Amino acid sequence: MRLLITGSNGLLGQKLLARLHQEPGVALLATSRGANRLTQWFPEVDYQPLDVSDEAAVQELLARWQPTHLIHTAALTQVDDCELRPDECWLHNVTATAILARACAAQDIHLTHLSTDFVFDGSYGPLKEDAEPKPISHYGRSKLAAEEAVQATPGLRWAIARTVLVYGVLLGGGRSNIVLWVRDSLRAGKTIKVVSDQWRTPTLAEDLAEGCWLIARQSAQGIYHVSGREFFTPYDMALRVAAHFGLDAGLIEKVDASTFTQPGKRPARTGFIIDKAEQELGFRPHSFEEGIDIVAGQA
Ligand SMILES: NC(=O)C1=CN([C@@H]2O[C@H](COP(=O)(O)OP(=O)(O)OC[C@H]3O[C@@H](n4cnc5c(N)ncnc54)[C@H](OP(=O)(O)O)[C@@H]3O)[C@@H](O)[C@H]2O)C=CC1
Ligand SMILES: Cc1cn([C@H]2C[C@H](O)[C@@H](COP(=O)(O)OP(=O)(O)O[C@H]3O[C@@H](C)C(=O)[C@@H](O)[C@H]3O)O2)c(=O)[nH]c1=O
Repeated sequence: MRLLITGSNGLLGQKLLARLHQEPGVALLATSRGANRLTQWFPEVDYQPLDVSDEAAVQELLARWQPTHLIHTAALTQVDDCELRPDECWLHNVTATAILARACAAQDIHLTHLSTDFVFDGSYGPLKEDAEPKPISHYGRSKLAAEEAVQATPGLRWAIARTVLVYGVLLGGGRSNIVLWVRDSLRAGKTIKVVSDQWRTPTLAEDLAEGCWLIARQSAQGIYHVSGREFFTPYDMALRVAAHFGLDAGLIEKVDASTFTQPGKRPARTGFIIDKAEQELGFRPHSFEEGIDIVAGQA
């Protein structure tokens, strides 16, 4: 198996490298835009800079390296930035995915494409794979258009892994996650406002990487919901983090999402039913409690 990963500097990309860099029988090529930010942790992993919105570069690298499988994690994932810079968002999330899909079809490379709960409008959840998408943000619309581009590519063997509110430790710093944000704020005695009118099935980044690997290894095809199993509000999550570390939950202020004025609208109720991934792929995510422990052990 020759597996190429896009967006390897990102959270999921890193976890895929961690999971697969010593997997027997797998030749791995990590790619992301710009320099490799992970050399110090994975010095033996081959790396090529690749901006996936550059069609000529994508075609050249795929023809040269000849992957059998590709996991496409690269995307613009800052929901508010996507709202404020819609053209840039479309280029990196939609145009780039269409470029990859065409290139994979031309070489019969199995493509696993990453997508999101934000393709849904948040009117009900948890959701199955066949629920009707209806995005309410530009990020969500771009991710849905990318899904459609994948599905419409003739001759492509594809899987779409949709996921939800991913938490995990990002090597080399960068964006935090709900577990460390709550832990570190409470430790510092800071009050935090946490929403109690959004519902999610939070996903440990390591579990998502495992789910993607299960898809690629089996060359599975179709849409899979790959997330945690437990359905919580961020407020519930924050209380659990406080209890786990013995911190003062009195610092957690329960608020409605309407208190935040964010450019990108967030769906209220999402979360996934993951029966299909469990039954067809053998996916077994950790509980949120176990996930807190894993994250805390890394930072
Ligand atoms: N994180 C989450 O909560 C969720 C994520 N997802 C989806 O999962 C996938 C992975 O997300 P995650 O790892 O968290 O995201 P990150 O933002 O951590 O990583 C994405 C990576 O993609 C890179 N990238 C962006 N544009 C390009 C490009 N044109 N060419 C090459 N690389 C590019 C970014 O580079 P740089 O670092 O230089 O900006 C970044 O390193 C995404 O498709 C996302 O939409 C879905 C639901 C929830
Ligand atoms: C910053 C902040 C967040 N929250 C809550 C709201 C939200 O549900 C959760 C995470 O907030 P963020 O703004 O970090 O995340 P957000 O941009 O909403 O996260 C999304 O990212 C993209 C990439 C996805 O595809 C989605 O699955 C999704 O989880 O924490 C608070 O309650 N208080 C706060 O001060």
